[in-house]
Amino acid sequence: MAVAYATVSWDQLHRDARALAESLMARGPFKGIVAITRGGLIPAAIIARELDCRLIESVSVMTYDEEDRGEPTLLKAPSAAGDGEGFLIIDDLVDSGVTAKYVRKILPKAYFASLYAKPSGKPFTDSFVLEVSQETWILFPWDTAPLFVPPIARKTLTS
Ligand SMILES: O=P(O)(O)OC[C@H]1O[C@H](OP(=O)(O)OP(=O)(O)O)[C@H](O)[C@@H]1O
Ligand SMILES: Nc1nc2[nH]cnc2c(=O)[nH]1
Ligand SMILES: [Mg+2]
Repeated sequence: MAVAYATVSWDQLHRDARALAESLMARGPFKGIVAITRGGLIPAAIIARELDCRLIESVSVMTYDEEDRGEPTLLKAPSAAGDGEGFLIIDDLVDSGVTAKYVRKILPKAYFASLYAKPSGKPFTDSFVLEVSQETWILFPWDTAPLFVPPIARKTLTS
């Protein structure tokens, strides 16, 4: 159960994706990138730009329903990536590692990288930029919006 939130801004996400791309230079060149939808799409676009990679495939796996985790379901296979040889898989984060483990089975020869990793998911990613605790829920920029916050003085008067 998540007990803290870590908010990631667009700027931070862009910086982290660039840092990941930088570290991946030594692992390439890659034939193509497989983005794990949906969270991996924007990181994959940034990394593809940095690595000058134009072949982008996607894989869609559903592991969460409304509240609970179900069995992973493959909604779209990454057909263009074969067994993954020469390909880079990108996701925004590995949490329990269920998604990464499932995708790695489909693309056993690919290199897996994520922006963020929680301890349980760490063994399933080859590279990541930042580790956060298992109890932290990451709020990505596409999940959030700027919100009006009342001045402290006004809050104190009315509460
Ligand atoms: O390591 P895990 O416990 O599997 O969690 C990590 C996955 O969960 C999130 O995706 P989600 O399934 O919520 O779908 P989304 O990318 O479409 O938002 C995230 O984008 C990762 O893909
Ligand atoms: N946005 C978001 N989605 C997740 N899916 C699994 N873990 C997380 C998380 O920490 N943040
Ligand atoms: Mg995802």
